[in-house]
Amino acid sequence: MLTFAHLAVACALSLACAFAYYVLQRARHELAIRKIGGVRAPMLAGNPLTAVSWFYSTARAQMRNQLLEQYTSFFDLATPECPDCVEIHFRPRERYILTRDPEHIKAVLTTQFSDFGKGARFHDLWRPFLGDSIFTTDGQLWHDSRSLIRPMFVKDRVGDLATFEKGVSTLLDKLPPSGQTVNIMDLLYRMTLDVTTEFLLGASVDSLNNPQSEFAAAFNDVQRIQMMLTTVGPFEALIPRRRYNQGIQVIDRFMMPYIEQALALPQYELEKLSNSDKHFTFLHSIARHTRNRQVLRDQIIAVLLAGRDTTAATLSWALYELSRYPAKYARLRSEVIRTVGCTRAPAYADLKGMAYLKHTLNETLRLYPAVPYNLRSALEDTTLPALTPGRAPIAVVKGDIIIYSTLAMQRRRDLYPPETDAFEDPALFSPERWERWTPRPWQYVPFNGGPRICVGQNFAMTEMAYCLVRVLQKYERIEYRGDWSAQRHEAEVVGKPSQGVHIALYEESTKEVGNSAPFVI
Ligand code: HEM
Repeated sequence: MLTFAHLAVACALSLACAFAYYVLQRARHELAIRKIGGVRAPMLAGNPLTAVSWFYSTARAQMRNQLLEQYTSFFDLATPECPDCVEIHFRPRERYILTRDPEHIKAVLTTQFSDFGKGARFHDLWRPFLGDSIFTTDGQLWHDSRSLIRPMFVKDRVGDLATFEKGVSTLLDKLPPSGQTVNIMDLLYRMTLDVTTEFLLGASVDSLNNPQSEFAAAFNDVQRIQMMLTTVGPFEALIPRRRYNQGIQVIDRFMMPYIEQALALPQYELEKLSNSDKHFTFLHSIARHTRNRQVLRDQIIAVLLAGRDTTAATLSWALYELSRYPAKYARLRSEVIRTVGCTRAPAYADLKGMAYLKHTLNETLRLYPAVPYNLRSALEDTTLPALTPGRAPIAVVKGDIIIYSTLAMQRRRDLYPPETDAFEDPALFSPERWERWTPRPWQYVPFNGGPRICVGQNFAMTEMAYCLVRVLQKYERIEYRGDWSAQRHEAEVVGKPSQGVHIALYEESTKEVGNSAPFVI
């Protein structure tokens, strides 16, 4: 008969076995570190018990939109020898290395590119949403995706601005009369969804005209839950997935008819279309090279994810900052009017020729890089560079996760020159600083760098410039109508203003309404 004593012994034995397993695995990891010949980064937590409290406080900080403060506070516990990199050792073979150092980011993204990748865990976690696409794969699979996608991002394709004009003119139609408050972030998210689906599929979701779009709601849901699954790390199994799975089904139902249409075209039709600017889409471009429905679906969703929120969030931050500084808005507007007047649609060369416009976007991406936190998995035993001369490098064992934050790095005061009249406090929005300053290599990487640099960089800069020009042509002034002190940086996959961007835009010769005091985040 099974007695309490038997159960107690069984429990004790299981615990002892688990403990022995933990010790053994941990010893293997320590041995690997020693074999590599490097050192550990300063440790925030060295076992599951202490690590749990870090995961908990980080999840809480994320829910309160205080992730940057939390991430920055990690380095208060670093050491002078290794000031911008720390680590958390959770399960015996599960180690997270957190960094905000440009040399580390450079190593991970370029000089030691083949040592790091998205890794099997990221791939498995994101697979239901993004399949085996450019975003989730490494090695040959990634390389093939990149080759498939790149031709649609050459200058001649991006220089065709008709898709941007269609999206932006619908956005302008949706803006309320001069002087009335609008949450422009909401409209920008819908506009970039419409522009990106038009570019990818040749058919816009038309969410600006149809705010209740089932596809848009599903895409938002899936993205939100995906980010949650990623941030909770080892606890992802605890997150319910019903809405996530339903959302993916809605997305697939929307996409499949377009994919079938493209696949119904014979090869010679696709080749003929490829010579036309107007009707040739991203979907056609990849259908020329593969008839595999799953590949087409995965790549399209990946580019939609990459291209939609990033540009919408950056434009939202740009207008948020411009609403804080009326003189900068006026300066940008005078450049726009000087170049294209009040009504002419800008050409590609006009957009590239406006220096203050470029500085405005660069400055926005400096303070708010759209992908604020990112990660890579070590695919081999390797190292990260030492952060002080004469020190050993940081040993990285195959499977360790490197979390790097371009947001935290680009907010590091010590990476900037001292404040002068020409170079304002780096915490402030100042497009002017770009007139006489160029960031050092790897200290400004909103689009990442190396072989996996954002393939849509030129598309994004062109779309954002086009949108700003059209808005500034029409509106003489901008006024912030939100609560400055409530605004936070909300980090999902993409970092966006937590409160939206409530503003009023004024056409020429309308009267001003009162404003509240600016607040710097
Ligand atoms: C402000 C706008 C944008 C920013 C700041 C941005 C930033 C980034 C970053 C940081 C990555 C690297 C992600 C990683 O490797 O983990 C990336 C990759 C990528 N981006 Fe962008 N992006 C923007 C807009 C776009 C647009 C508009 C598109 C396409 C329409 C696009 C397509 C891609 C693709 C396909 C990748 C994957 C590249 C690869 O892994 O080889 N992005 N982007």
